[in-house]
Amino acid sequence: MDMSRLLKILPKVDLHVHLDGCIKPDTLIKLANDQGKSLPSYDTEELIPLVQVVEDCPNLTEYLSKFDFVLPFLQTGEALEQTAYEAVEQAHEHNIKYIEVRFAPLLHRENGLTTDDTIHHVIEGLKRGEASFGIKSRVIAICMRNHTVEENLQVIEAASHFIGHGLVAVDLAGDETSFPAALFREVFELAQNLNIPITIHAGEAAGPSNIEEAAIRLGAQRIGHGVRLNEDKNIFNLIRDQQIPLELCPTSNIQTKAVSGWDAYPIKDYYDQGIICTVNTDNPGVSGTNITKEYQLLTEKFGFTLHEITVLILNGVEASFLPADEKAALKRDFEEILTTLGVYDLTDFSKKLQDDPNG
Ligand SMILES: O=c1[nH]cnc2c1ncn2[C@@H]1O[C@H](CO)[C@@H](O)[C@H]1O
Ligand SMILES: [Zn+2]
Repeated sequence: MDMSRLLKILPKVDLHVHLDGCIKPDTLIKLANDQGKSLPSYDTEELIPLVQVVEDCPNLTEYLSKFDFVLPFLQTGEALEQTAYEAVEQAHEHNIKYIEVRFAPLLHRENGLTTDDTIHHVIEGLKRGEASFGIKSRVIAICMRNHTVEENLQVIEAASHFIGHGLVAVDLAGDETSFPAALFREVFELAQNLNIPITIHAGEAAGPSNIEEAAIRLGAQRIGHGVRLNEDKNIFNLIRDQQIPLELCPTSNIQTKAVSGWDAYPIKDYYDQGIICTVNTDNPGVSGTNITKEYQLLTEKFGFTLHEITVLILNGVEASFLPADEKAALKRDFEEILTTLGVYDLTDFSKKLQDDPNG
């Protein structure tokens, strides 16, 4: 079996995927028709450059501008349910068995939905997806950096109504260059007081001080991206010693210029030095990627072995925001499937591939 096929059938998780970054052109056409809205084109190919970043995207700000195009179509309960369902459907195509889909409730209120409504509808869509595809699907509510502390406090408050009922955590996303994490201490203090797990985008468009702020002051148990961790030795050691997982999203990180190029992409160094790395898609639609592609890139560009790929996958299971009993069950499922596939605990799978008469 060739590597790309094997990577596709391996059971996987995606811990960092934005709902509004998943919208396929076909879905956009359907949403526009349902809502009586017009689009500049109804041709799938012609819509791609409008929803997906171009090759030479200069920075995160430009990357984020793509979301402006799809958000007007995501302002109804039906649209949120449908796109949440499709996020699970797309995950199923790549054998993802557990997904945490994140979205920013306050970006979906233009037609009068309440913050609670938006979360409710996304959870409904995920539940339907879970029932159809057998993928455990949970939601993360995002606070946006360009919103005020008061607005973001509302998001945390609403999230607290759904914790344990489909919602597993809260996040902070958006323009990291203009809005450092420290502006939101009060927001994440509330989340901590309410016992809501926290992940925060940090060390993507700004340096490691945001990673330190997120992990130490804001109580983040995971870091979104954190790819610029290697710019500060002390913070690097801190994240390693505290075993705080990074949600790396390789293609997205290259596109937003968080890292200058594949030659400088630090995932193998991080892995070798004991940082807990997980691999995720960020925005399959905007980035034009999927989770199989992300793992494929790791094998091609950095020589990750199949054994190391399974370690990355199991890091994701371990880093999930599921309660302990559900996490243990998920881990057992993964170990069982990996064992059946003959790839669990292999130290030299490349040799097995060569020996395999069907290989
Ligand atoms: O990689 C990223 N870094 C920071 N913010 C992001 C990234 N991807 C998406 N969003 C932001 O999160 C919002 C809610 O999903 C999106 O609308 C986009 O503005
Ligand atoms: Zn993200």
